[in-house]
Amino acid sequence: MPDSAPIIEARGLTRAFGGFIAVKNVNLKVRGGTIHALIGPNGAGKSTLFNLLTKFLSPSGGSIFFKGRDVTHMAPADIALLGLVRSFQISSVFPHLSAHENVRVALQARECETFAFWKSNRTLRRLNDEASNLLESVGLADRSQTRASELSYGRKRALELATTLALDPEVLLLDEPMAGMGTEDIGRTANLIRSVGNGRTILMVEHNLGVVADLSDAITVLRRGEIIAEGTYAEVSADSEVRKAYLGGAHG
Ligand SMILES: Nc1ncnc2c1ncn2[C@@H]1O[C@H](COP(=O)(O)OP(=O)(O)OP(=O)(O)O)[C@@H](O)[C@H]1O
Repeated sequence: MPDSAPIIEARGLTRAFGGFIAVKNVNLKVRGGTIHALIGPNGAGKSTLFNLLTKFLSPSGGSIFFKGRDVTHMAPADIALLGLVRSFQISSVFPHLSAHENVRVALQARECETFAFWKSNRTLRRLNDEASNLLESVGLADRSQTRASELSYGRKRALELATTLALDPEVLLLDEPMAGMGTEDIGRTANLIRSVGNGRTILMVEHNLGVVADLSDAITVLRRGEIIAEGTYAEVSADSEVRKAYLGGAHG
C-alpha cells in the first residue's frame, strides 16, 4: 500500500436507532493514498457508517480520527475544510447554469477561503482555465456550455465530481458512484475514479462488485453493522463469512 498511516480511523464506532444498532463497534482504518471500498449486503450499515464518518450523523459511541486528530464532535463543514469531502450527494450542481459555470462557482467558493472577495481579470481568466481543465479531466470538455439540467445522468455525476474536485479534497468519500449508470458510464466513471484517486485517498460505498474488484486497494465488508472481513478483493471474496453474507442476499 502506498502509505501505511491511517488517514481516517474509526474506533469502536457505534450508532443505534432506538433499540436497533445499525453500526456496531466498528474499527476501521483507511490508509492514505488508497482506494478503499465499503461493501456488504443491503441494510449492512454502509450508509450509516458513511454518514457517521462525514458527520451527517452523530455516533452513539466510539470515535473518529482524521489525520490523527479526534474529529468525533466536529461539524460537517469543519471536517470538509480539513480536507475530507463527500461527493455526489452534497455537491451542489445548479441546474440552470452551464457545466463550466458550475465548476467556476465551486472554484470561486474555494478561493473565497484564501483570497480577497474581489477578483482581477487575471484571476477570473485563471478560474476559467482551471474550470475548463477540470471539465476536461472528467470527460466533459465538449459539454462545457451545456446546462447542467440537460446533461445525461452519468454526465451529471461527472459534473458533480468536477465540482467536488474543485475543492481539491485530500480525501473523497463517494457514495455509490455507479448507482443508476449504464455500462458505458460505469467504465468511464471507473477510469475517472482511478485517475482522481492518484494522490488522494478515496473511500467509497459501491454495490457493483466488478468495479470494487477493479478499483480497490482495500475492502471492508460489513454485515448487520459489523465488520466481517477486510483485505484485498481476492482475500475478501475467498472468505467464507463474506460468501455466506452475499448468498444470504438482502437479509445480510
Ligand atoms: N434513520 C434511521 N432510523 C432507523 N433505522 C435506520 C435509519 N437509518 C438506517 N436504519 C437501519 O439501519 C440499518 C442499516 O442501514 P444502512 O442504510 O446503513 O445500510 P446499507 O448497508 O447502506 O444498505 P443499502 O445497501 O441497502 O443502502 C438498516 O436496517 C436500516 O433500516
